[in-house]
Amino acid sequence: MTRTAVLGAGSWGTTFAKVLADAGCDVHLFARRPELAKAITEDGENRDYLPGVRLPDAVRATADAAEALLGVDVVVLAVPSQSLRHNLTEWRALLPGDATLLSLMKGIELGTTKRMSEVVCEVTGAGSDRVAALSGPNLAREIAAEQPAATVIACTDADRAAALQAACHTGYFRPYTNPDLIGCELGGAVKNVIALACGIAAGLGFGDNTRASLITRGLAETARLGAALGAEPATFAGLAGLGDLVATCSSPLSRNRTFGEKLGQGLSVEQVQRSTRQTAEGVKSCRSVLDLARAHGVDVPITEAVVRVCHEGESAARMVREIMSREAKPE
Ligand SMILES: NC(=O)c1ccc[n+]([C@@H]2O[C@H](COP(=O)([O-])OP(=O)(O)OC[C@H]3O[C@@H](n4cnc5c(N)ncnc54)[C@H](O)[C@@H]3O)[C@@H](O)[C@H]2O)c1
Ligand SMILES: O=P(O)(O)OC[C@H](O)CO
Repeated sequence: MTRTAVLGAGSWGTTFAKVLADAGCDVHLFARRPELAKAITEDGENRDYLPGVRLPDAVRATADAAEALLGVDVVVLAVPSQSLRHNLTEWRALLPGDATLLSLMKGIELGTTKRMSEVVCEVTGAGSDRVAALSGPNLAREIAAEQPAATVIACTDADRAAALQAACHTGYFRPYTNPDLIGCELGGAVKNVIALACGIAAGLGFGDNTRASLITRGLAETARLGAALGAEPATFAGLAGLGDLVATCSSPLSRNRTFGEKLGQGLSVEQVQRSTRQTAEGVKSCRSVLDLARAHGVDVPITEAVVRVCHEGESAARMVREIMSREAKPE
């Protein structure tokens, strides 16, 4: 039996703990707050992040990271991207020597422009073949309700990828493997930014043509950046590219899309942030994606527009006018 620790008991960490348990793994779920860990253990439910979802008995919650990590084969990281470095620094001494480190996060670190697997390697000293990322159209609420979905496990080590695939394969969750870690992580991070743009458009009252245009041109800018970073082009046509982009840009369950919708309706970033405790990664990652693109001389006009709205005080209406009045060019 695969022994796993999931570090981070938010919506996705808790949902993925359920997936692992349903696939037959032993699961320790680490929550920062002892009262939340206690409540999850006693109630078999995470009322703060996943109310109404019954967790399997094989999921045992703890607020003690050393207890969670003792003797595990797989360490799953499920905290907000911008806090990963800080969290990992606290945990690194507790990580078992050869455990596979699996990132569930979809973001790019501010300041360093590093992907999450790069941050994991840097902080833990693990070789890149020991680090994997899981990414795809995986809205936590739908997976927790056992609605069928597929995903991608990206790892340069094919044996580790296959072991992870077996560890989380259930009747409702179907993982594929892909050696392209760069493309999968980039797809997951940039789609949050494009989902913000789609939300803004929806909040302004625009319909499906606008959304489809943003999705398609958003995919084009993701693929351009991916090419500059050495990603495999086919990845962006797959689950971690187009698949996740379509799900996130279309679903009212997406925190990023919902965040953008409120901006489009006229709320400020601060007002929207006050109204939710959950992570909308694109709000911060839009800046690091833009920095990454600029460092590689890649044009990312939708990301630039989202940065202007989220961080430079531009109105949503003006953002649309600016995108539409860009110089005309071939597709
Ligand atoms: N929710 C989804 O549907 C979903 C699906 C796929 C991927 N993801 C990705 O998974 C990652 C985690 O997302 P989530 O949905 O579980 O987020 P969440 O906001 O629901 O939970 C975040 C968790 O991290 C913990 N945490 C640790 N350090 C923290 C800090 N310094 N600040 C804030 N919280 C801290 C929180 O206590 C909480 O348990 C994100 O990168 C997200 O993009 C989410
Ligand atoms: O709720 P979001 O916007 O963070 O999106 C969740 C997942 O990443 C969808 O695959």
